[in-house]
Amino acid sequence: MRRAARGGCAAAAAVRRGAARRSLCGAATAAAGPQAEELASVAIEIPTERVRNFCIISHVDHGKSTLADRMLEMTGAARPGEREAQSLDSLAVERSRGITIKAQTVSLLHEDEEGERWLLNLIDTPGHVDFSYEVSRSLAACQGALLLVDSTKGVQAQTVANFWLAFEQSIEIVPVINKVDLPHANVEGTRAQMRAVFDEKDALPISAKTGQGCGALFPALLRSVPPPPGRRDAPLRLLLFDSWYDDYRGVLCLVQVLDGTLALGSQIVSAASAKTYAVQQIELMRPAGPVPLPALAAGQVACVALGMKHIQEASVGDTFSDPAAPQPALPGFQKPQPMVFAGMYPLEGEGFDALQHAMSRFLLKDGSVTVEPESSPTLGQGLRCGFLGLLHLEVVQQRLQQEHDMEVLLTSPTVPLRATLKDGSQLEVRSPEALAQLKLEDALVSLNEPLVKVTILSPSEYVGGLITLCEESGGQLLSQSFLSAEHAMLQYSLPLAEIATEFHDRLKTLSSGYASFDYEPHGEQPADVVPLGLHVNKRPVGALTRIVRSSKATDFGRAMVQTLKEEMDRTVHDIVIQATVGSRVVARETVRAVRKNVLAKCYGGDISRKKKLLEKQKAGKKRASLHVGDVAIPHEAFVKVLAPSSRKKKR
Ligand SMILES: Nc1nc2c(ncn2[C@@H]2O[C@H](COP(=O)(O)OP(=O)(O)OP(=O)(O)O)[C@@H](O)[C@H]2O)c(=O)[nH]1
Repeated sequence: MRRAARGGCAAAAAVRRGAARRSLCGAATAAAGPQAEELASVAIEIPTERVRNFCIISHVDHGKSTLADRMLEMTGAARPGEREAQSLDSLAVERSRGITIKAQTVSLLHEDEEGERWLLNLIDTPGHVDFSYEVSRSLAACQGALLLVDSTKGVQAQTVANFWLAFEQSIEIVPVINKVDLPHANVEGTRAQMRAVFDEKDALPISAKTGQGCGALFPALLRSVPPPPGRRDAPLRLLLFDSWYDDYRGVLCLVQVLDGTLALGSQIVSAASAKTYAVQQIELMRPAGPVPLPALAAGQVACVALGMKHIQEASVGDTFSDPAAPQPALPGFQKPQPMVFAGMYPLEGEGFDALQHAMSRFLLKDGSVTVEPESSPTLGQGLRCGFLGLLHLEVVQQRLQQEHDMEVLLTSPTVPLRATLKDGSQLEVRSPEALAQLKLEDALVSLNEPLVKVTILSPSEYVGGLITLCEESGGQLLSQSFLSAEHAMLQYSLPLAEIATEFHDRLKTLSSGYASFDYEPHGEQPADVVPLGLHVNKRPVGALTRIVRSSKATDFGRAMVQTLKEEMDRTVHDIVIQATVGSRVVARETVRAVRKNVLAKCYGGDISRKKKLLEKQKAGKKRASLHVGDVAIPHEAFVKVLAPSSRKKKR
């Protein structure tokens, strides 16, 4: 199964939060923007045959959110000119980074040329591989997908990955070529690639930005995508496909009625927990605010409030039904598994309690982060957190800062290793310190690391360099093919740990930014890795230990001691920095002692001026730092040593 198809986590979306807040303030339908009252009155009357549930899938940055906004505007859900910030990208971090993380849903009322009204539920999906579980979950509630390809970039790795996700779920695909307004658009080349890879022939050329060609989208959508299969006269069945915690209203659930009709005030029972809930609110999602409904019919999608106290009660993939006619559970979604782990510690001034508090609030919104306590002699008490990937890790760090005012230090990311011990037991090794301890105790029989199947799409001219990169990263070639004379596809089996460091940056550099990649789990292999430790004046700095391939330990060690040397303040004594594997020193640097004579300029005998200068020098040394014995390591030094190059840029 693809990694993306695992699904399942708590969600937070500011469109929905904003909407919730507005409804709390009593503004309800009137404030829910243009068309809201009309939508509220006609939604239940629209027959299932005139409901369409669809999403937009594409590679990152190919224009999903821009197209979603264009469709909102075309159906009157948003007014023209309200599009400076994309309506569906609503987390602060999404806006600041220009990426979509949480899938969003919006209900649109569309009138066709014959004056027939249609209810369209549009689900905007993220493009980045770390968040592809959101894509698969969105697909579960859809019968159709607009497959969007940027005509200046052509088919990319996540176009292929998302196509297969949709194809495997029997979703009807409507192929669309975007950005045709750009002078370097290659519409025919892109069309040829889509034909070669997906056998999709009639892609619609559009510009989501200017609106060119977009008029053809709705007719194509209504024609190609089937209505949802549910029956209104069948016993009630609901699929919960997303949930999130609203600061003001508690847990909210995004549901699709599979069969029957859901009425406000009725009772429903969860197949997962057998708990019964009263339906307190049913709302259609709109960018300007929610539209309250008295009932929701088969095929329709809406947000419901069930009075749940904890996000854990809203188990994504759960089936709800009428307690008088309980229905069996549908196959649910599996929980997304963390792909990388890192230690999280409070920065200067912030205590562990503040970190714990911020994290517990954050977890209400993003249940895909796993958390367990850990402590480090240098950094004190902290948390070991599991993330879906490196971008997810960065996003969590950024959201903690933006939404909870919490600055954190993250230690080197580590992939989970499966250890078999001499006592016959097995355990998952999630930190360099844990591996170092097992090695020290000589407790290991074997150690396995996760592999991924990487799909790379690239202009043919860069293929040679990319093959070298994959081979240097310990990859095994699985397949190589050409989508056209200029466009190649490579598939490699690679250790996940390679992806978690600098693979992405090197891939982008080697291909001048043109290659793209996607990955999915691909079994495991014996791991030839070691914990690379760092010592300052012979004292271990546990927080800087990282797990590296044995063959790369010396190179990594040299880079680490060099970086630390450059970042350390010089003191009156020499500081010896060593990188070690077990008891073997693989790299060493010395920060030479210096005594800066701040009094040199103080000729004359002004003793108070001398004192002032000495105090100033002392204060300067007190910049935020961590202490190893009597040596202070500045925070910036920690951050630089820990950050792999891949964590500095947007992927
Ligand atoms: N010229 C032009 N630019 C476009 C068009 N569609 C989108 N863009 C631009 O392409 C960039 C990416 O667009 P988004 O809509 O954010 O792409 P996305 O696919 O939602 O991105 P992710 O959510 O990160 O996957 C933005 O700068 C858009 O303004 C188009 O039709 N023409």
